[in-house]
Amino acid sequence: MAEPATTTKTEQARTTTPLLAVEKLSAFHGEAQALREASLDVAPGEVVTLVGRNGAGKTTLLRSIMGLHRNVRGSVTFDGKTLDGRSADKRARAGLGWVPDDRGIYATLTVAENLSLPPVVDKDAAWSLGRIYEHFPVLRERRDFPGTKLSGGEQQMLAMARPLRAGSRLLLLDEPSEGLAPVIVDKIGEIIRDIKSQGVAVLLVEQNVRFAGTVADRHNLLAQGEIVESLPNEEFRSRTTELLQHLGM
Ligand SMILES: Nc1ncnc2c1ncn2[C@@H]1O[C@H](COP(=O)(O)OP(=O)(O)OP(=O)(O)O)[C@@H](O)[C@H]1O
Repeated sequence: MAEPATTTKTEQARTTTPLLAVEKLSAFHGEAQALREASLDVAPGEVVTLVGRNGAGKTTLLRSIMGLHRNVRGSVTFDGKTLDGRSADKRARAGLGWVPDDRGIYATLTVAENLSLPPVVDKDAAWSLGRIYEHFPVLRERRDFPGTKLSGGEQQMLAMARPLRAGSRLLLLDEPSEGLAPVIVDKIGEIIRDIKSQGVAVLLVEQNVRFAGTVADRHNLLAQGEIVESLPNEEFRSRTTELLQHLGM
């Protein structure tokens, strides 16, 4: 009998039931169609990207998954349950964690208050403050600082830590590297890899392709509202120049 083929980690992740499954999602801004039948999935503990140039539809796709953009067709399933027609609040309660590109930090509240404000959505999955501080030591140091006194990188870390504190099992990250110095981007990369090691999944919108290749398991390339290619990280890294030319980036 033939030996069973060995499977890579990515293949193993793909054969597990997806945590998030998006099927044929189309989205509209008024009459204009910003997203065309986009399908993708994310397995538990997997980091998956949406890569594409400005206006490709990345943020619209992320917002549609979170239920913040409602003019959509198609389906979104999380942990085997449909999210279609559900509000963003209900989707957060199901386990989706929203990390917007403006980071959404409450400026006058301290780091500790920002962390404690969102309601816990899942008692078993919620990280304690102690666990947050263990994985984000800079937030422990800054715990009594107001949001206004944080650097861009610290704000980004706080924005990522907040849904973990609430118990999200998948983070939707919109361009976490934007506007940050390269050394801080590397730090954000370390945190994403650390979050993954804790079993939390990530769907990441990125224009920084070098960064995307250091953190993700798989990539979805978006052009004019369509996912034109979906590929594992190894292939993405070996074909980066060609793919970027193809996307006009
Ligand atoms: N509120 C809006 N009203 C009308 N059109 C919009 C709106 N938001 C986005 N669009 C259009 O939808 C398309 C997709 O935009 P989207 O912001 O999703 O792209 P993106 O890939 O995230 O780009 P960027 O990185 O520049 O945000 C673009 O053509 C954009 O002009």
